[in-house]
Amino acid sequence: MTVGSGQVYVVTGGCGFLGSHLVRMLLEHEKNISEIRVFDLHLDESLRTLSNDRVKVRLISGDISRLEDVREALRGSHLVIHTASLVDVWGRVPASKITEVNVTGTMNVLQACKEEEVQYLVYTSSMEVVGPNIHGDHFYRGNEDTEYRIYHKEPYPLSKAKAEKLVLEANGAKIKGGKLLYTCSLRPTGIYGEGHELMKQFHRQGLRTGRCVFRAIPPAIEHGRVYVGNVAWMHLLAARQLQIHPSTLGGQVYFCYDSSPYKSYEDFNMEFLSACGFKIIGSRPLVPYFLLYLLALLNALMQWLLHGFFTYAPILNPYTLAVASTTFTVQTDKAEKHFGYQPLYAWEEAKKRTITWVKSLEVSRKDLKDVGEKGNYCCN
Ligand SMILES: NC(=O)c1ccc[n+]([C@@H]2O[C@H](COP(=O)([O-])OP(=O)(O)OC[C@H]3O[C@@H](n4cnc5c(N)ncnc54)[C@H](O)[C@@H]3O)[C@@H](O)[C@H]2O)c1
Ligand SMILES: C[C@@H](CO)CCC[C@@H](C)[C@H]1CC[C@H]2[C@@H]3[C@H](O)C=C4C[C@@H](O)CC[C@]4(C)[C@H]3CC[C@]12C
Repeated sequence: MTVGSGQVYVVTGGCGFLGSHLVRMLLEHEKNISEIRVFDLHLDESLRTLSNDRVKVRLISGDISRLEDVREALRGSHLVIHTASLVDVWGRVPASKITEVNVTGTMNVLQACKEEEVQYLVYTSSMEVVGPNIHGDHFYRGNEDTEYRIYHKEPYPLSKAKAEKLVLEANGAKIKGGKLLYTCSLRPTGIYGEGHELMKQFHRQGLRTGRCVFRAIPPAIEHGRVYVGNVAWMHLLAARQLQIHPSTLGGQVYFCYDSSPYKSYEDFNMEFLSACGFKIIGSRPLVPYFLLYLLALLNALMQWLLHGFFTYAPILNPYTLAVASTTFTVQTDKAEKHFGYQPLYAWEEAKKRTITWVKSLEVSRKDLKDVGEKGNYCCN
């Protein structure tokens, strides 16, 4: 295999949901690279096979919270896309662990950039660094300059906000050798697409309830969603343009957006689940909000009581209920203006790809059933 003399990109968290789409996106659309280093705690060996005669995909097993691991991975590279993170709003992982990975991990990436002379860093942030806040203030078609009461209490959004601040403050810092570091931050809303773990959970849950989804959130509450392929594409463009126009992109934040429709979280999921015969029951929430809130509180209480015995972490808790019940949608063209971003996948294509993937979950479950698992499966 002959590998050219292009750039070396490091993708931290490159085996995750977004990370693995990003690695494939870079392989297909970024002609200027000769090596992609996929740095992750848990390696997905199938990515290795993506190497071709132009680009080598190198899997590096490491822990972002260990500076030495990060330094080694960055040595001799040109640019880092830092997506590695613990994504947990359910209390599955202790808060200290979330901080260690998301904040200390990001500090390590910055430190390693400085010591290993890596000039460019694109950070994957989250809409959660802005909101929704726990006061239930709606963020309706907002942009990067919209005023909003930002209030962080939960470990995950708190950690993402701290990490983003560090990343932005580091823009323009001197690195070893005297050159400057340039950083920018991308803030996806709720990402969906092939491989989305939460969608798998909703699909499994729907099978248990006879393909019925019981409406819990008012349909008027809009939740911003963005297709994973477009988020990956935006990262690729930001990485490319950060090197060409560092003074434009450096120190900036960009919401990730595309043409996915504004809908409630549940109605949006139904865009895919209905292709597998799922039905949403109720045009309004079946359970009054206060009951849902009590249930969420009960779940939190159970989590606290069972702590030490096992991790009780259901999807519904007071925080996830607040996020799902508060409108958060973005409407902006900052990324288009600053680095020419336009979605690579139209909504119809993103929907088609996601449906194909959701249907493939049915096939794999049917295989399981054939070897003895209970269930009732059909798909149109
Ligand atoms: N999923 C969403 O809806 C969403 C929305 C907005 C922002 N984000 C952000 O996008 C990024 C990717 O999220 P995702 O949904 O692909 O999550 P994911 O969990 O699928 O991917 C994260 C990856 O980070 C890796 N990782 C975790 N701890 C690590 C450590 N100590 N060292 C090295 N690697 C480690 C994991 O193994 C995983 O492969 C995250 O930064 C997340 O905050 C996600
Ligand atoms: C009340 C339930 C009835 O069906 C629905 C609960 C749905 C919630 C579990 C999810 C609603 C919104 C999601 C979050 C959002 O899409 C954005 C996120 C940002 C990202 O950085 C991490 C994931 C998440 C917090 C995502 C998590 C799941 C929801 C709260």
